[in-house]
Amino acid sequence: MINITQTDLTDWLEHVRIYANNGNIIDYIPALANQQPETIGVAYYPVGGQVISTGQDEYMFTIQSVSKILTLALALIQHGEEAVFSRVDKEPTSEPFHSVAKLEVKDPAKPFNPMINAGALAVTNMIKGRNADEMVDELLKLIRKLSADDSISFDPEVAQSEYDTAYLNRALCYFMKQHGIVTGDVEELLDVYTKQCAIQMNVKQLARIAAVFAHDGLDPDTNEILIPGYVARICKTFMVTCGMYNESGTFAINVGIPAKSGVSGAIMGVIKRCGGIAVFGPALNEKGNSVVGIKFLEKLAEEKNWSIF
Ligand SMILES: NC(=O)CC[C@H](N)C(=O)O
Repeated sequence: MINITQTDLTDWLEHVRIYANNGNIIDYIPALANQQPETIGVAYYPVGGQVISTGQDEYMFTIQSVSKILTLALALIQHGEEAVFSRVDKEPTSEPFHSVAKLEVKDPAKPFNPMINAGALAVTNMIKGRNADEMVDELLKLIRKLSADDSISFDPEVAQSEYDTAYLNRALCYFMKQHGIVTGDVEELLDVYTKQCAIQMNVKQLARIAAVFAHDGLDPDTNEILIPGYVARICKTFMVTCGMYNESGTFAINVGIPAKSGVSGAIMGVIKRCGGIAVFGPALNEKGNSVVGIKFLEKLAEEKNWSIF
């Protein structure tokens, strides 16, 4: 077990603040281009304890690819393992998250894993609902349960901005539709996907979601089952193998915490049986991961001598 204190969080965030401007703010989603690199914050939600946080801990960011873990959990809950993995595989790729290249490599168009965009789109396509609004509602229902916060929603401006410019994700969908991996209306799928990526929260809310995974799917306060244990386990395994895109191997060696990042600059990390951690810092390295986020988690792992390995 590790014990993380308020002083730890404050010291470590100050230690990594010098990296806040090392990296680039994403601009392929126009509405995110004006995120400020100095907006950094962190929160830790211990299982059975009180959340602690420091920095810009009220700042609402969009979770972007962190949502891929949550749609995966929902699809597994709704359809089970066999159905989900008939549409998406379980293997890491060495390609960037938006790559098209691997779709032509094996089973026609079956994405390698649910953490790259192609795989995430295939998973989102499975969410139950008669239309996009119902599908988004299903996801929000789950996220509100995990965060214990009914106010969680998406930022319509960021969603629209991504929807208007999602040429690559459109291409991935049409490619997969040709091969029967994606079904139905592609525009509707992009509508759901861009809204899921635009779901907004602060680090404290994200840390609470991570704490559910740390507690094997149970509510960290009440022990109620929020996600079946086997679903939580699958999600955490993907965090280790693919959660930091094509930097997952390096991150596993340097940090050793199952984690999922998003191009807004968010990272959620799962410290088994102990708690959930969320870091935000919008400047990204060339793989699309938050520089401050990685530096912070490296510091945590080093200071607490922590690795799941
Ligand atoms: N890596 C990410 O966070 C990517 C999410 C983003 N919405 C996209 O599809 O491009």
